[in-house]
Amino acid sequence: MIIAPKIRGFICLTAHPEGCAQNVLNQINYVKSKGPIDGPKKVLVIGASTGFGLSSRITSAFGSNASTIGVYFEKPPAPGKTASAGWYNTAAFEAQAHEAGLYAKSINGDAFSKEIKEKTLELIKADLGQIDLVIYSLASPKRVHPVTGVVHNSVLKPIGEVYTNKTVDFHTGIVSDISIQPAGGDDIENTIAVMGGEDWAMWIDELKAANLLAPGATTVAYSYIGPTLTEAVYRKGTIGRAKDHLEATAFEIAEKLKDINGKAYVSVNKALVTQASSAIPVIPLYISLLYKIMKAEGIHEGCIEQIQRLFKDRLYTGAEVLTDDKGRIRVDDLEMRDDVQAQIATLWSEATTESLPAIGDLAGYKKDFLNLFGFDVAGVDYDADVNEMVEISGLV
Ligand SMILES: NC(=O)c1ccc[n+]([C@@H]2O[C@H](COP(=O)([O-])OP(=O)(O)OC[C@H]3O[C@@H](n4cnc5c(N)ncnc54)[C@H](O)[C@@H]3O)[C@@H](O)[C@H]2O)c1
Repeated sequence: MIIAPKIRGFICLTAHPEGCAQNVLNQINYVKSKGPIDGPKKVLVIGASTGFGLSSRITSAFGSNASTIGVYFEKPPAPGKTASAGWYNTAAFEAQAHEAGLYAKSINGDAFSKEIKEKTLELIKADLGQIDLVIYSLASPKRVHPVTGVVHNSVLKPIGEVYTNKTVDFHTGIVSDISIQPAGGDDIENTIAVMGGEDWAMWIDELKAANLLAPGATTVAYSYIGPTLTEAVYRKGTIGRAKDHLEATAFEIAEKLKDINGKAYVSVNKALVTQASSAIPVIPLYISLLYKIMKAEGIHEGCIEQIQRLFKDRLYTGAEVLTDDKGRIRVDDLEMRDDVQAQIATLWSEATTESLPAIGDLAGYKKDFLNLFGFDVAGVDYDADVNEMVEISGLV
């Protein structure tokens, strides 16, 4: 079939298998171009099909020749209906990994559930024995709690008062004011239940209890901080409470892993266009200004550059892992540079529908958004007939 983007708000209902495959190949080539990393050998990535998790899987496999198991929640294709992008990304990754002689298998299902945890543990037991790196990179709007059965929905709201600021509709380029009502009821608790650290800790507890973590095993989850400009809706909002919880959980996990000399970290990553971040109000305007400045300064990075740097310059240097005063690894250092943030603050006050195309990188934002779904990728013929029924070779 001929596949074109079908965009509805923050998502695209279609995905292009060859565009996704090309994106994955570009990431693999980037990692290879940076040389080997003396890194992990057996890796579990939870949230492995898109964004930072996919880049973590690629960096493990093609930077360190690691065997990888990926867990993700993606829609398979049906005749005449495309799969979700993460499905095609995984199919491409596993095909490349197998061609390179690397072990790569995956499990598609709800990582929050007991069933998927059990299935993953069985696979590790049967195939890999013990894991030495667990990446936790889930971004989800909801979680069915595996013990209580309660459905928790996460929300992106400020806390305490209505928050009004500028935002951009990145499809139309229209800059307008948006007012977001503050969290009410159980919004904070629910968001913590979905995006906080409870599920990460459950995974690690179960892996450890089954003796599936190698001595010295490391686990890393991803967080975000961002500037004062966005803090009402991000770091001081409901999602920020969940990130506080995730960061606190790292210390609890680290304590539990002490007897196997294991380590648990949170890595604070840069703001990037992903399926998760495009849904957060205000952030697309911030990202389009950030991209413009970071590209002009020659310090722009995407998910793969971030994660390759995380592995090479932070986690696997051979020396102690450098953290900030709160024990977090920082690869958002370039985003948070004073000169970068000072420029954004100035541009923020100037940003209007008319000025944004020149002062911000709206075109770069849109391109990255389309790229998430395999569209607007260089080298792909979008007029050609493609097979939507792609299979994932390592799917268990
Ligand atoms: N995008 C950013 O700007 C940014 C910046 C810093 C940190 N982070 C953090 O990085 C992490 C990953 O975010 P991302 O932006 O890469 O998101 P993403 O949407 O690209 O990826 C989410 C992954 O989680 C998987 N997933 C979602 N629900 C699942 C479920 N129930 N069971 C199994 N898999 C499930 C998806 O299949 C996908 O593999 C999040 O913790 C996010 O907060 C993101």
